[in-house]
Amino acid sequence: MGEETRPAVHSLRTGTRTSPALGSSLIPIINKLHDILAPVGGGLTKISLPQVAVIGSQSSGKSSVLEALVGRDFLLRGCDICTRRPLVLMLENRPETPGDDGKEWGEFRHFPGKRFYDFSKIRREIQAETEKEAGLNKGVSAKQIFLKISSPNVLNMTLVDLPGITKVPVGDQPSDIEARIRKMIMVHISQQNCIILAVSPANSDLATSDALQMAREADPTGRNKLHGSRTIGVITKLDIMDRGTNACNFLLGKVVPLHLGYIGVVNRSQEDINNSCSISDALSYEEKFFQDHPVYNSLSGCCGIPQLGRKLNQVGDSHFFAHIAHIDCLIPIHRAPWIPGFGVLLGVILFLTNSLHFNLFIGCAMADFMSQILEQHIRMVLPSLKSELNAERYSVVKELETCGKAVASYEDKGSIVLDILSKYCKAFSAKLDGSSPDMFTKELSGGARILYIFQTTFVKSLEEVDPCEDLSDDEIRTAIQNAAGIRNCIFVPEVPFEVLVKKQIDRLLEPSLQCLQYVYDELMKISRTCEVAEMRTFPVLRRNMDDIMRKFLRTSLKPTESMIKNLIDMEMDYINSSHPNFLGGSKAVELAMNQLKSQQGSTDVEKGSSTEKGQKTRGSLLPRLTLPNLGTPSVNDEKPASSGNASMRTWGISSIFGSRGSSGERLARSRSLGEPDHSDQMPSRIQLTEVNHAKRQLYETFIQKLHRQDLFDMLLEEQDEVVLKRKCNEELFQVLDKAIQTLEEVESDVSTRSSHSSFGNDDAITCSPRATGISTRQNLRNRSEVISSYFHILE
Ligand SMILES: Nc1nc2c(ncn2[C@@H]2O[C@H](COP(=O)(O)OP(=O)(O)OP(=O)(O)O)[C@@H](O)[C@H]2O)c(=O)[nH]1
Repeated sequence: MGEETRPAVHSLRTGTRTSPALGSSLIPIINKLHDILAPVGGGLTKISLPQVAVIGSQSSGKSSVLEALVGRDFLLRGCDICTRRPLVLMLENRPETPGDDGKEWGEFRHFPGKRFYDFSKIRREIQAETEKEAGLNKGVSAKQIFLKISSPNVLNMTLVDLPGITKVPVGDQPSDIEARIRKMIMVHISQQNCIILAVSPANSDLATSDALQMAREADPTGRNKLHGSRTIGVITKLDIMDRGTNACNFLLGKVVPLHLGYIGVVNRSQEDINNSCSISDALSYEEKFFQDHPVYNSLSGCCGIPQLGRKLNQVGDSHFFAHIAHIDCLIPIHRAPWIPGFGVLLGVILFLTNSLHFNLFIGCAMADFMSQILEQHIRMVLPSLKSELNAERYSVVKELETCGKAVASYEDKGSIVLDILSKYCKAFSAKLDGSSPDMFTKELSGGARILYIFQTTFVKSLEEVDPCEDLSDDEIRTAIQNAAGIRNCIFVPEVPFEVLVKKQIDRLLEPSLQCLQYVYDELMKISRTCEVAEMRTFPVLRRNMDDIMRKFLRTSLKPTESMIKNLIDMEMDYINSSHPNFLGGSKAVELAMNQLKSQQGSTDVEKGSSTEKGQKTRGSLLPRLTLPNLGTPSVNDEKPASSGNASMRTWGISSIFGSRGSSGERLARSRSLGEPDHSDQMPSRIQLTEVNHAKRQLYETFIQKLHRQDLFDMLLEEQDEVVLKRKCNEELFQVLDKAIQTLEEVESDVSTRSSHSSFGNDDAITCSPRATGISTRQNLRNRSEVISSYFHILE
């Protein structure tokens, strides 16, 4: 087979005998979109980009079919070499320009900018890339290899070569290899925009073909009892069938009927490959084979690689036409006011374009029409795609913000440290003052929580202090007797009172220190919520700040503690018995006597029972006193005779200070101790020495400890993951940015085209021809031509 026998046309290669490239003018836009979207990842694949996937069992001839379609030797095929990673092959038609000698080249996505003019090097690169990912020993990987072939001689199309379905694991293949490969294949062919080339070798049982079975799974819908709406059956190895048998019934769809039908092909055999038979020679051989074959020569419509290429072009476009345009564009076009009945005609065309026979006849006019429909679809999906890309870019920007900026110079580092420290301190103050923008709404936090500690927790803990606890009547009696010395005691003396009171004031220390501890804990908690975003990228700085903060708060804890102790000591040292609320012994007795008189009758029983309670209780020594003008009596006051501590608290020494109960009473009682309200004083001291001190001194402390040039490098050391994350996000940002720019170009391309097209523009559809002037009249003329050519075809 010599070069002179080379046929004029190669299936997907352009030439005089190829069928019109339906919609091919649009495919560069789609390929451009594909290019945009591929690096961005799987998430943004809402736009249906057309592709043709070749599936079948191992060694069924998939790569051979693809190579024949492309017209170049570059794929992994043969006895011992097989496809082990999906190969996405983007054929790009490059218009020939002056000076362009029509060279063809390949470019891998993983080698951007590097053109491979030698196709055998492309094959070697595919093999190397396969081995890199899937190892040397038959392993497979789902990671795609992207290869763009640029040529003035190919039609725009995306083809995907997939690993063959295999049943028995060999080499490094895992035991579930079949399931894995099937899954990998399904990912591609289940996409609605994917045309499936289901390859089955004629020398095996076609009825049990893996390819057809999988295609049916992914593309089950059909019409007129035929299967699949986007599956083309390809039968290879027709040349090596058993003598006396043929695949005629299959090719005619009598065994497994397919809506889009079958094409039978003859590729190069292994021997042909070994003998370096070229593809063109093989195509010539194939052509001759079918011509000379007694059965296949009458089935020329479904035999041969050129026929497959033609069908692919037609089906490819009509598939998109039917699948996309039918859904998205029929309704507006149907409304077209200027051509009565046009929508009905279009419906008929849509129906017919899904028929294999009609596909074989549609011509240039249909191609134009489909282009416009496809354009309209692209125009419709572009805005949502763009907003998706914008949203993605926004989230990348947010991610980048969490990575912080990469820093180099000392000045930069210094200002970054300063900025972080100042932001942190501002956030801390804001949390205390309640001016933080990110405050909680579900629970108290920050300064409000400290106030709660002061006003509620601390007050409650003071209330729980029983001033008479552990103070028995015997102790009081003994103290009074000791104070009288050798004399008899007639009046209640002051000295034993002071001795006893001091002991009890000491009991206020514990709740006060507890209050301080709560405030400290709260400040620590606040400090943890003040983390500024930039801190996250500098773990060393963050650790140091935490450390300093803890020490700083702890340092101020000590003086506050001793201040609290001093305050308690002061209260003990001087009992202010001239305070108006102070009830001295004589006043207490006087009040008691008055009360006794007024209650004489009614309290007989009570008194009796109290007396019965025992001579040892404090009630036996001192009358029960209340301060009726200081608020509602407590529950305890209402049950003086009940047993236990509660009843005892209303008697004895506590009665002299005023009864327990409402806070008004409590204040009166604490004041009577000579203390100008412990529950007010203590918080203000803690506020001063702990809280305000932290607000005022924190920034200065940070600056002193951390804003030092010799520390900058260490403090701003970044984690490797952060550096990597920043790098990835920066790259992704660039890609997305470029993608958005390209998309805008595509948008303007499409809108320019649609403003010139007949059906692509919604305005044109709804405007009256008279109103839209010459261009619309021109459009109408074009449309009339298109429609009359349809009628011609239909006839
Ligand atoms: N005689 C003959 N041999 C063919 C035909 N098609 C393919 N072969 C041979 O079958 C073998 C396998 O072909 P490939 O194209 O590598 O098959 P494949 O399906 O891509 O194989 P995997 O990638 O391993 O799944 C090769 O030796 C081809 O030369 C054909 O139509 N006739």
